[in-house]
Amino acid sequence: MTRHAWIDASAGIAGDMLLGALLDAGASLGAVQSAVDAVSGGTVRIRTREVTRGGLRALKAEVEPLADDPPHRTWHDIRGLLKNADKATAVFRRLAEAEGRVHGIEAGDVHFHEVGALDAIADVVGCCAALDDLGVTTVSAGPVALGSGTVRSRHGRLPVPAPAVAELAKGWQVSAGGDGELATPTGLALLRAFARACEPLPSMTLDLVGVGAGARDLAGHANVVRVLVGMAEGGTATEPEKTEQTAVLLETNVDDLDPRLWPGILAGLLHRGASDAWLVPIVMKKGRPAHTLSVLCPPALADTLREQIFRDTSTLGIRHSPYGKVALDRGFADVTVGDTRVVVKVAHRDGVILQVMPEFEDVAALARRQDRPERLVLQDALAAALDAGLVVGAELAVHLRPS
Ligand SMILES: O=C([S-])c1cc(C(=O)S)c[n+]([C@@H]2O[C@H](COP(=O)(O)O)[C@@H](O)[C@H]2O)c1
Ligand code: NI
Repeated sequence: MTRHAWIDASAGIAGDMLLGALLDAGASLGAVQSAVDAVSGGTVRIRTREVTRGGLRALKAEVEPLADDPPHRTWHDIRGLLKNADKATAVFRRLAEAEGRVHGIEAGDVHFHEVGALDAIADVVGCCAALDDLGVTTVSAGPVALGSGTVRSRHGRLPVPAPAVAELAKGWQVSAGGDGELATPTGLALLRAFARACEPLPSMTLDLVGVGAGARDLAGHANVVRVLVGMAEGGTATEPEKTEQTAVLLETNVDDLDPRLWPGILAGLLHRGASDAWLVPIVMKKGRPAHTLSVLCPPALADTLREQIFRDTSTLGIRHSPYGKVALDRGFADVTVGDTRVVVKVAHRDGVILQVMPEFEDVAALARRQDRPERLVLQDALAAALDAGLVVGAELAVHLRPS
């Protein structure tokens, strides 16, 4: 049984529309604001107001800047701001990759204009936090209306669907659905990063409905995104939150690749959102030493990662199988070692801490700076976590940033 959210983007989708719908469905504005503050340093305030769109009541989410903000950011800048916000990073990675393909540059060099502004970061981080707050573990969505005509942007006048939208929509069922820009790059990136499949409303016990407003009140249709949340596969919304997820395992046997390429291939797959990627040495037909490459990923990423494996290895075919996956809830806290901040990942279930692990990159960086062995810095970081109340078996009393 999973707590499922189904997104109705039949009138289009934008970041603020989805955020409005999730808040309207009952996500806590406080939880959303805290998550956004953690990334933006308190430079924006999220407000909501009720409006009507095509005669329907809807919630409009608005992001109010509280400080001057440089309008342009690269994907590298944004990744730095997002730090450990995994879901939000996955959304921006999609945006960067789509922009990179559209403009013929590396994703890391993509210079965001509108989408790099703090309000887009707030929309993305806010939507991730809202889904967490609603206890949603799986998401799917229906076909998306993209619009038609042209739209003004910093690139000048763009055809609709905008190039980045068209790129992000690959593999999804779409239609024009009306005049003007109905789906934005940020909206599409959110939908594609969250949703496991394009499907009609799945069978579920419906619990919450949220309606998020777009900026304009359009003639002909209500400019809204709807989110329907419930327990999928016949469950009821009063059951305790579960953490069962669906995952896809991609596998292939390779016997003819220069072995020096494997570390980069594994790193690239993880960078693009694989939950895990590993190699197992095998002996293949004709006694050939070879490797099985295994990649575990959310269903929504399977196509992209499969393409990457075809691109980066010499394989001729890739197996895939659906897997159930039960993951512990997790979040991040900061501890101080000496005068340095170290991020600690905390896994928990039913309010009890089950795992506490300092992020090894932080530990290794500190060890280099202090010229001390990593194992001793790791001990210090674990001791600092203990001091901060992050104790395995103890009740979770510390506020964690969402993963
Ligand atoms: O910011 C960039 S680079 C950008 C690229 C494109 C391309 O399709 S390429 C389009 N746009 C337009 O910006 C606005 C805002 O988009 P959000 O996702 O931030 O809501 C929208 O009209 C896009 O079509 C921006
Ligand atoms: Ni662009």
